[in-house]
Amino acid sequence: MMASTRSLLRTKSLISNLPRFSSNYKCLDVSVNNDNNITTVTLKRPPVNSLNLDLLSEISDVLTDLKKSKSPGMILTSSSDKVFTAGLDIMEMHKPDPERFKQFWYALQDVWMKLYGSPFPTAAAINGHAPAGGCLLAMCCEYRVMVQNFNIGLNETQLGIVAPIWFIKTMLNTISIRDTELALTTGRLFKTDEALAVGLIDEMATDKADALKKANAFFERFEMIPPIARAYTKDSLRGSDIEDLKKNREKDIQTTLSLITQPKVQQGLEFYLALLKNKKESAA
Ligand SMILES: CCCCC/C=C\C/C=C/C/C=C/C(=O)SCCNC(=O)CCNC(=O)[C@H](O)C(C)(C)COP(=O)(O)OP(=O)(O)OC[C@H]1O[C@@H](n2cnc3c(N)ncnc32)[C@H](O)[C@@H]1OP(=O)(O)O
Repeated sequence: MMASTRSLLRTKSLISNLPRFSSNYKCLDVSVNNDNNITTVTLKRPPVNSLNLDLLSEISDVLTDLKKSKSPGMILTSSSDKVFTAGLDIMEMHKPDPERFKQFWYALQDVWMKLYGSPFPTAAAINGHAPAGGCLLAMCCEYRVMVQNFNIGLNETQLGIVAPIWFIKTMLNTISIRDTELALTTGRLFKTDEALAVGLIDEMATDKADALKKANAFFERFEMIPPIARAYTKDSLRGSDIEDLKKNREKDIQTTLSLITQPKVQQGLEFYLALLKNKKESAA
């Protein structure tokens, strides 16, 4: 097939499948790049994009829209200039209302299953700190570009909590077993250059624009790859992790709720929240 015909066919199929996004998102900006039809989803929940039920529900909805519209790819980034996302909203875990906590955890599971298992390619332009749940979202993407001088990692043990098994499997899909064990048991946050050295990210960037440019370039690798072959291959690698959670979804919610409501765990969260607040007071 002539290159020009191929590009015309590609453009036609993209136009007919252009995603239609709800303009009602409160915590997200969603935009499609006219040059390559890649969608950029920008987390926008100040001050630190902490993942509460509302934000998770919106991310889940946008992922559904992207899948339905057969999007050629998605970049996840942040509107903040120093935080990608601060991870799960600690207020959803501190003295939780059980019914609300179940909805919250269900939404998190949904986002993980949809993002980790998306048929379309995904990249994270990590333009700020990405602790815990922030690191999880970044690791769910297939490619990570991170701006220098920020931190990323699963630091749950520092808060006296435990990263669920599906968080751990996501890290095991990204870095070695040895590095995962050391990182998780110590709750290590990696600086950007350390993350690159261990393979937790794929490229460093000087700033957000550079990160977006490099993330966009990632999708060029798939221009000549049939999407179905790509999607099946990804599913062969990640699908069994997702099936495991699907089978154990209710149990995972119940176990997490019973652990998170233990007095010792609640005390740990209170202590951590106080540290966050004190940090601000001692800086003032
Ligand atoms: C023993 C068995 C237990 C089993 C439990 C089982 C399962 C539970 C599993 C859960 C997995 C958990 C995953 C998570 O994601 S937990 C969240 C982890 N996140 C963090 O540790 C990050 C904390 N935040 C920071 O380090 C910093 O805020 C920052 C991201 C580096 C940004 O720093 P910056 O200086 O820019 O901002 P501030 O620190 O001043 O923060 C501004 C403001 O936001 C509040 N805040 C920060 N992070 C969170 C958060 N994650 N949730 C809610 N609120 C947050 C902070 O307190 C400030 O509030 P203020 O009112 O003072 O303005």
